[in-house]
Amino acid sequence: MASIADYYAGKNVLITGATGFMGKVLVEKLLRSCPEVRTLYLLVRPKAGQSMQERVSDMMKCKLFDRVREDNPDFHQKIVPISSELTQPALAISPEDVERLTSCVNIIFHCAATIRFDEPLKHALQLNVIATQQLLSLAQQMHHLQAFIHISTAYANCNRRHIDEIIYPPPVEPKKLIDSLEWMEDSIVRDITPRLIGERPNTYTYTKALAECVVQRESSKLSIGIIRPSIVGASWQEPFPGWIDNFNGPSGVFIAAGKGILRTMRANNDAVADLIPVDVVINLTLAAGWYTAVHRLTFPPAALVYNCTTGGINPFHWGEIEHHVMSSFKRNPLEQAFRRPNANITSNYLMNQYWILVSHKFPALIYDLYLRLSGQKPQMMRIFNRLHKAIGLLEYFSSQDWEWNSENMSMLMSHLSPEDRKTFNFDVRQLNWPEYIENYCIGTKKYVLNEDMSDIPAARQHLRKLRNIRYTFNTLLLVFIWRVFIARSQMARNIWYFVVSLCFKFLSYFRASSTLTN
Ligand SMILES: CCCCCCCCCCCCCCCCCC(=O)SCCNC(=O)CCNC(=O)[C@H](O)C(C)(C)COP(=O)(O)OP(=O)(O)OC[C@H]1O[C@@H](n2cnc3c(N)ncnc32)[C@H](O)[C@@H]1OP(=O)(O)O
Ligand SMILES: NC(=O)C1=CN([C@@H]2O[C@H](COP(=O)(O)OP(=O)(O)OC[C@H]3O[C@@H](n4cnc5c(N)ncnc54)[C@H](OP(=O)(O)O)[C@@H]3O)[C@@H](O)[C@H]2O)C=CC1
Repeated sequence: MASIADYYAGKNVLITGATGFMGKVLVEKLLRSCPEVRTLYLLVRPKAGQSMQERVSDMMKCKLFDRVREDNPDFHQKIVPISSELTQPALAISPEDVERLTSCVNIIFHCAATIRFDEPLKHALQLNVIATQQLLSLAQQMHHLQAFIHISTAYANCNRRHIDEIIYPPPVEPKKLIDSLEWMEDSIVRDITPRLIGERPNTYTYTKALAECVVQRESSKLSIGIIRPSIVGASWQEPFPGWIDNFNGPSGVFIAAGKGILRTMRANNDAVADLIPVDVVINLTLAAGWYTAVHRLTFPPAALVYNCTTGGINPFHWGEIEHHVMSSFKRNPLEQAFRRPNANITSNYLMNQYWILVSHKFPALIYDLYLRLSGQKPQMMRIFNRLHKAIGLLEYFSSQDWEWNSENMSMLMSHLSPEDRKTFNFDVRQLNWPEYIENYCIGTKKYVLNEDMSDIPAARQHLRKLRNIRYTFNTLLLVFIWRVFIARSQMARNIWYFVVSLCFKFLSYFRASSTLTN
């Protein structure tokens, strides 16, 4: 059997979502580890005043592509952006581009999706389900297509505790839902959304489950692989450790904790934190593309599902994540922290509410008061409100456990040559979590916040200043409370004098014993 790189040699690959977090890593890895790949067609839309061409040029300038640029400065010649808005009929691809794609594409990687947890159902359905359906129709017109790889999520079936590598019956017939939402006003859709999504926490997981069903329906006509990653985090090894470029999932939580803003969050210390590094997901995706294509004639007509998770193989827990994130940010602090990093997770609702009041709202109120008094615009309460909204949406995932069967991941690994196992490594047994989390935190600092590592001494100095402010504040508060208390109660006064005299006795004892030993 050809090696993975040999298989991709001379192939034309179509990628959706290439400008996103995972799409970029996929493009980079294909160019670097499969240098003979012929052309990467990227479906991209113009956005924020930039044409699709400008967006792709910007993307290729990013640091992620440094290694590819070193190996092949002309790598951009292999990239062909195709204008496409996935929410439009026929994906808004021009007839000439359709012609071009149908005549030459060999493999499709479908990464595009809306991953927002608060997306209105109609829009999530449009992008995650209808666009997938349209892409599948396009795929069927392709004369040389060998594999269609769909990126789903391990949480598509999060209403179940144990999740096998199968496609479960959809919560509703996708076509029926599409037809009924078409004529409904947005306000009605908003009202019925909680009833529709049922036990799922958001429209994202719901529409991703529907998308899997839509994909499966085409599996008799196309060779399909479905990748279900869990919580995708920074890169583990490639192209360098710690690559991350967004606030999604745990990254925003880590940053908020590192900045000393987030002090408490609802999460289960003992629940498995099913994080998976982005490079692992991409290596598995490329290997699955190769396997699906090579075995396309021998497969039964069913899509092969790969649960791409770590929990069953190399488990790590939210409590451990908290510990390592905190110690990492103490060693490598973020600039201009609001307070010293000290976040705690708790599964107790009341405890969490108490700490939100004491450690979030109270300091925010004081800081906003200070800003107001100094003639500036108050902002801290607004930041906290946004933070509370974001963590409120994540808590569902950090408060419970799921069990994923990942046999297909092991099966795929067993089919790789020793060389491919190194080049496209997705063996998460080798993952050293403390080291990974350290690099992840440094990655958020360097690549998300664009902070310079040379500023770490100044950031440490800032933390020492914050510590001193806290000590001073606590001491003043203690003295103030005791003074007020002592003035009113004889018993408190007696305790106060007792404690003070005890301290004096200890001091004189230590002074005397140190004089004797000298
Ligand atoms: C010590 C810690 C211990 C930790 C332990 C606990 C950790 C728990 C973590 C659990 C994670 C679970 C994730 C589960 C993932 C499921 C997997 C997937 O399939 S799917 C993948 C997972 N999918 C997701 O994770 C999606 C979740 N995200 C959302 O749904 C939305 O972003 C939102 C509703 C949270 C906020 O909506 P909205 O208010 O409309 O705000 P916008 O979005 O419009 O952003 C506006 C601006 O703010 C920026 N920014 C954003 N967040 C943060 C932040 N935290 N901070 C700072 N900044 C942040 C953002 O960059 C933007 O900047 P700019 O571009 O304007 O310059
Ligand atoms: N990140 C995670 O933790 C996980 C992600 N996944 C899945 O992985 C895939 C990729 O996720 P990720 O990279 O994190 O997501 P991102 O949000 O970073 O990227 C989404 C991509 O989809 C594109 N896209 C969105 N809307 C449209 C549209 N209307 N027309 C054309 N393109 C569009 C975006 O393009 P543009 O730049 O123009 O917005 C972007 O390239 C998704 O399918 C997601 O469900 C699964 C599990 C976990």
